[in-house]
Amino acid sequence: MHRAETSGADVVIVGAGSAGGALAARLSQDPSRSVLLLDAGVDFGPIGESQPRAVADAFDSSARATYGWEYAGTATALGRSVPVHAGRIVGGSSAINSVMALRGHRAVYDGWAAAGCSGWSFDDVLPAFRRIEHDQDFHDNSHGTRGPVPIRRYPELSRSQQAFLEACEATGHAPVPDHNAPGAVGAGRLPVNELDGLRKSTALTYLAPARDRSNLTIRGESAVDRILLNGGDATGVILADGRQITADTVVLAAGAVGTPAILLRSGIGPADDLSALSIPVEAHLPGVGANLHDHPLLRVGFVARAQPQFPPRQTLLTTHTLPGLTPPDLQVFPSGPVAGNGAPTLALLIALLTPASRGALRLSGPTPDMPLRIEPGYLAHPDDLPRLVAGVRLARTLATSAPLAEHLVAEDWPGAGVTDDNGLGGAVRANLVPYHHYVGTCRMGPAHDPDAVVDATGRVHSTSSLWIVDASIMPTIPAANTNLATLMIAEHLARTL
Ligand SMILES: Cc1cc2nc3c(=O)[nH]c(=O)nc-3n(C[C@H](O)[C@H](O)[C@H](O)COP(=O)(O)OP(=O)(O)OC[C@H]3O[C@@H](n4cnc5c(N)ncnc54)[C@H](O)[C@@H]3O)c2cc1C
Repeated sequence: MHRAETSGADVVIVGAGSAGGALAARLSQDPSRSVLLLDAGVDFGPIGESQPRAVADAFDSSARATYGWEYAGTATALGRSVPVHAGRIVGGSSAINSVMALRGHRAVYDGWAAAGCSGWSFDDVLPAFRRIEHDQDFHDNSHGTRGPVPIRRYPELSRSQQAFLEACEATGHAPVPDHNAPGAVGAGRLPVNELDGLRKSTALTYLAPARDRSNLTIRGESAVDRILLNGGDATGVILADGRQITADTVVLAAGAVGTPAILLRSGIGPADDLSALSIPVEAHLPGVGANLHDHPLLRVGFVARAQPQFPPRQTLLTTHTLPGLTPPDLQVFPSGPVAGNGAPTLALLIALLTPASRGALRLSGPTPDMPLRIEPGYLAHPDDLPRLVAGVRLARTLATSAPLAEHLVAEDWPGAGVTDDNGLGGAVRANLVPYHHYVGTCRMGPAHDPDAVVDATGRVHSTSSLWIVDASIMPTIPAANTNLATLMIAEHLARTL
């Protein structure tokens, strides 16, 4: 039996990823407040040189295996298992991700507010988006210039990326000077949080300058099993090795997979599921683990005339499968060169930005060593497949339009012979992959909403002293990659916590 360690911290934050790292840095700006930041993964310190090469290098994707959680999911509608990547390292998924830095369309956040999350409309959260960034290209009222995360667009595009933008324009898509301008839809340069080849994770941006503060302690290799609860009051956490750490306030920032798993092991979740695993029920919250979603991703591959030039991702198109839809529901971007592939290849990647499908996360047993049951839900809803098929057709239209067509020799996937809805649908099912933008498993909403897990301040319903600040609280997925939206959540809630 382990004795309780009194942390002396006012706040213990579980998870030093995108949200947890940003939140710890913001809360510890107040010298009267002490913060303990725990993470299951390794802490490689504050500077790029101290990180392993795969983590520091913004274009190396191997860190997702080396410094990841190695979860697997079962995508029932696809009839197969899929990898579920998430960072297990101080910096979290921001330390292994692909540095695409997009806010998403304003309609998503306005939708959150309309669904009862008061204070989360786009105009409400714009100041939090601005506090994140040091935008190197735009210095107007909708951008930040003093935040910790550098954001830029490549000034010089490679020939095939430039040709992609011109093909978009030639086929009627509006040019977009800035994808992070409120309401932007169309084709333009991709904003990235990469500088000098470094992946600008929260470890290198938010946490690096905060580490010397005497009121902030960062502890890696400290996996949390569950929350210490006294009635509905959170009084600390219990680590996987049995140690107990007490604190006045507990904030879960373990991500859309880690956070619901901790809640469920703590007895907070759907009562029937918990009882079936002999976990005593502390609070019946059916929404814990439900509403899991991600953007499904597809790669339409082309043999190119010449090897595309580095960096691999430079431009982006957002668009609608039906006129007038807001937010946009498709993202298309060229990507290449592809590592390890000898032949010149350019892929057009397609993501469905507003999936209707939902999955769920459940425990297989009460302890942290037991695997999670993750069903990401891809194509569970009938609306999603036809929109991805439309995405493949759009990629073909772009690839056969001048001047992009001059850079490509032939389509190598799914192959120009596959043209009807059935053939394309089958190809999509067989080749769809996760984008790893998991959200929604502890979704925000008012107390009268039976599936809401936290209120608009991030407080877990039916509890006190327990908060969630990470991608799990998003009610719906932003129509964009999710790192900036997750940082926004941390910036927004840091003001009220
Ligand atoms: C491979 C990959 C590529 C991506 N590419 C992009 C991109 O290009 N652009 C973009 O915008 N988004 C991208 N994303 C998504 C984005 O990075 C995430 O949405 C975002 O980082 C989520 O932040 P978070 O704070 O919710 O969780 P995370 O950043 O994952 O942080 C959770 C932290 O909690 C820790 N943790 C979990 N469980 C426990 C536990 N029991 N005890 C202690 N610690 C625990 C983890 O180790 C981790 O450090 C990508 C994600 C992945 C995985």
